[in-house]
Parts: sequence; C-alpha cells; structure tokens
Amino acid sequence: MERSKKAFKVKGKMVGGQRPMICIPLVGKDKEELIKELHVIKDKQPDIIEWRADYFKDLDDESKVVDALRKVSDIAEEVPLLFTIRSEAEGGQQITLNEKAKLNLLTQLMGTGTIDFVDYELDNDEDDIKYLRNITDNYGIKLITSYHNFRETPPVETIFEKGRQAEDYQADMVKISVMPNNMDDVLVLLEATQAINKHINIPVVSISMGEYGSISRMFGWKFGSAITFGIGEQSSAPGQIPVEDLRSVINIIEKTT
Ligand SMILES: O=C1C[C@@](O)(C(=O)O)C[C@@H](O)[C@@H]1O
Repeated sequence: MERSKKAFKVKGKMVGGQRPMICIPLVGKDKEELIKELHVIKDKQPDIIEWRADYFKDLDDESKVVDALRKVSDIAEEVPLLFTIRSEAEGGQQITLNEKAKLNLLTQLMGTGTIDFVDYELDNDEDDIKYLRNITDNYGIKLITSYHNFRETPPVETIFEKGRQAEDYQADMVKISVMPNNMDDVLVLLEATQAINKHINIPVVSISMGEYGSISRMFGWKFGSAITFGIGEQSSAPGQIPVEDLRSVINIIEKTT
C-alpha cells in the first residue's frame, strides 16, 4: 500500500504539518477515573488524546476494556484517539498480559472503530510488528512505532536507526522518548530529530524527558517533532509540562519565527 509521505490527516487534523499537535495522556485506572479525567482534558482542547491503557487495572478483562474504550471515544468525540499499552521495559506500568494476549486485545479493540492511532514498540518481535501493521492497515488505523529509554540518550546514529527501522516496517510515524543526563544529551536528541525529519519519509515524534529535556517538549517541533505531550490532569512521563504552558510557548515561537 502506498502510504502518505510525511504529513497526513487524521479526523481532518494535519499530523506532521507546520504546527505541532498537542497530545494529552489519560492515565485513569478504571472507567470512572477515566471519565472524570477525560472531561478535564477535553476542556483543554488537545489535538490528540492518548489512552495509556497500561494504567487500567482491568486490562485483562476484554469486555471492561471495550466498555471503557467506547466511553472514552464517545467523550473524546472529534479528537483523535491514540491507544497505548506501554510495556514495563519501556517505562509502562506492570501488566499481567503477555505479548500474545496484548496483540489479541489490540486486535479486538481496533475492530471497535474507535481508535485512530496505535503505539507499538520497535523492540517487539518483527513478526508481531508486521502483524500489527497488517491489522492497522485493514482498519485504516495509523501505526506509531516507538522507542523509549528511561536511562540514557543513545548516540545520534542509534536514534536515527530507530527512524529507519520504523520506515522499514512501513509505520506511519516513529516516536522516540529518551532520558538526558545533561544538556548535551538534549542536543543529541534534537540533532537526531532533525536528521530523521530530513532523511526518513515518515513523521517523527521525539522527546527528551526529565528536567533537562523539558525544553524539547516546547520547541522540539522546530527540529521536526510532530507531536508534543503535555499534562492535562496527570503526567505520564517525567518532564511533561501543563498543556496551557505548552500552548503559550508554541504560540510565542510561532509568532516570532
Ligand atoms: O511515548 C510517549 C511519550 C511519553 O513517554 C513522554 O515522554 O511524554 C508519554 C507517554 O504517555 C507516551 O506514550
């Protein structure tokens, strides 16, 4: 299938265009919490809502997940929904599902017609990533392949390689979130972002986490990062800043550059 090069639209919104999209994560542990959180988040007008379902306590009960997903989707309305079950190895919560069960669940959930993007880690088995690419294609869902490193920032070449790998899998986007141990590491992430943006044919989302990296969340888009994650109700990763602050900085940068 011929995939769109670089920018594309989801629910009428441009992904990978000039202005970065602001994504707010949802981290509720049950349906009630999710609904409460979502009402607060929705008022903050995110461009994307990410349900970090690894926080959901009944992830092993498909009917409860489906029920919560439908509710989330109803409230989110026109806002595109990103569905993520982050693995513990890449900074997610501990879950009881093994990879096979996770893939089965993802497949069932995608069939509900409520998900716009799915996040799946590049570190997973090649066959599993290809399987998911197939299913997402069948349902017209965008696949984001991702890489997280909560310990350090690997060299530019290693990060760039993640972009290449995602492109080889024909993912729609690549997402990279790494931890800096100093400001040099933040520059490494930004340099890698620029290189991926120049040489890889799919949009990149990149994040330098933690205190050092939080500036990357504000101006990483100037180096090519297509989405930035901000706090609506609760943070889902270190260094995230409130969405209101994020929006003000983006507006200022947009006005002056
Ligand atoms: O991959 C990412 C990026 C992120 O880890 C961040 O650093 O903002 C937050 C996660 O919720 C999301 O799935």
